[in-house]
Amino acid sequence: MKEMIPLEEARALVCGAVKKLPVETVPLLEAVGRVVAADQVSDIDVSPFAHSAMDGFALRAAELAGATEEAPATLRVIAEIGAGDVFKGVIGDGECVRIMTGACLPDDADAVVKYEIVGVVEGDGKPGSIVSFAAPTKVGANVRPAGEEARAGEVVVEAGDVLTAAGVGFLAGCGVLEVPVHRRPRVAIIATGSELVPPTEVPGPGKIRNSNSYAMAAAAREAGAEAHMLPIVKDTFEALRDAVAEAARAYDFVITTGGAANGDFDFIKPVVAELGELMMTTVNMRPGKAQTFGIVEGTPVFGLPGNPAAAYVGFQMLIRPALRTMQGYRFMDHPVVKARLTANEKNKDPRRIFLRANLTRAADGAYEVTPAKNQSSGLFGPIQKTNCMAIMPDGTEPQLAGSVVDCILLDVSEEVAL
Ligand SMILES: Nc1nc2c(c(=O)[nH]1)N[C@H]1C(S)=C(S)[C@@H](COP(=O)(O)OP(=O)(O)OC[C@H]3O[C@@H](n4cnc5c(N)ncnc54)[C@H](O)[C@@H]3O)O[C@H]1N2
Ligand code: MOO
Repeated sequence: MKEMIPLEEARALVCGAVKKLPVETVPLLEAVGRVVAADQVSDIDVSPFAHSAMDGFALRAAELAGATEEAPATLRVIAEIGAGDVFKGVIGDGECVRIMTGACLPDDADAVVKYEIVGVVEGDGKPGSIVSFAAPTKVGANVRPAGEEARAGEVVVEAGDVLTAAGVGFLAGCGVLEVPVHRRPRVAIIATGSELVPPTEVPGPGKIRNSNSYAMAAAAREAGAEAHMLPIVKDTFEALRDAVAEAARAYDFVITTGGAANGDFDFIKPVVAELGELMMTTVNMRPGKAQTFGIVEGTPVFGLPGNPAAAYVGFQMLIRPALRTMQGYRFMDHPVVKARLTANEKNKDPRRIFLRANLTRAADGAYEVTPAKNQSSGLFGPIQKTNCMAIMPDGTEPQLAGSVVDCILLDVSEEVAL
């Protein structure tokens, strides 16, 4: 196993070690945001019948041929139909039907003229009235044809598509009320560290609150997974070994935080090596060099570093793509935009540096990016207060103000191309 590997290699290794999870069928609403696992077919034509797109008058367009302001065409209103009604009569020569938006177009009509441009010659525009039209109309005007959106038996959502809220509505109209999707990964989150107390407690001397478990559980949820925060594990080899072994048996993916470096109480690497196959220990990125990955009894185990920002960046760059792979998503990369740096940045470290930063629009319309003042890998706060990660290229060349760098938009879905 190589010591420090490039980020791309690490991503390929982790994503290559996981598989798409089996398919489960869920109620339509539960499928929003998830990957549809099989083609979905409409049971009916959508819309099932031709209908009016306007409140107005249904008629034959030929009746209005040659109509002008000076010599308008006049028609007798013989009936009124609202949405949900079906007109069963016949529209004879010189006749029309008052129709509401959504109402089924009468068989004899081929166009609808909206109220606003129709004159009332006699009566109130309701059945029995005479109405006038000062211009011709076209066949099909203001008519939504049957099957405009889908035909019965047609594939309406394809396997591999991510179901949006609009897609949920579309499928509801097509009679699809249950959807096959890849199961959400069940992710175990284990914080290691003898200094940790649950956030419900006020920490005593030398102790801190376990914030990583919460952040990783939230990030796992955002990635579509089902997150389970397991109890904090003390810094002993045996305690971590037993916790990881148990979690690997019960979950689809195990995440630990802390104990990933080479300190006297850092045990995730030897634990994974003893229980299974250790495949990775360090990645060429900052924050987050110490990234452990391996397989224990067929389950991927990822040991994130303890420093909060290092754990967060490791999760976003390496674990999130793996959790998405397990759910069948096609796109794995958050959108990246180019932006001008507003300040000089020294690259003191040859690793690829991810700066917590704020992306804004400059007066000239281009993006500008301003790194947060505090880039400590021990903090969550600057991530909460920023909206992107500005990527300083590998190497120690300083990046001067005005130079253009890539910015990764972690809060924008991988499905969006910018
Ligand atoms: N001699 C060296 N020491 C360290 C190096 C190095 O290269 N040489 N790298 C540093 C960097 S960078 C990182 S990142 C950490 C990674 O080490 P660990 O994964 O073993 O991290 P820990 O020592 O367990 O913890 C680091 C830091 O984070 C706090 N922490 C841990 N768990 C949590 C949690 N659940 N919630 C909130 N905060 C947590 C912990 O108290 C420490 O302050 O190693 C450096 N050392
Ligand atoms: O590996 Mo550390 O992340 O640079 O904080």
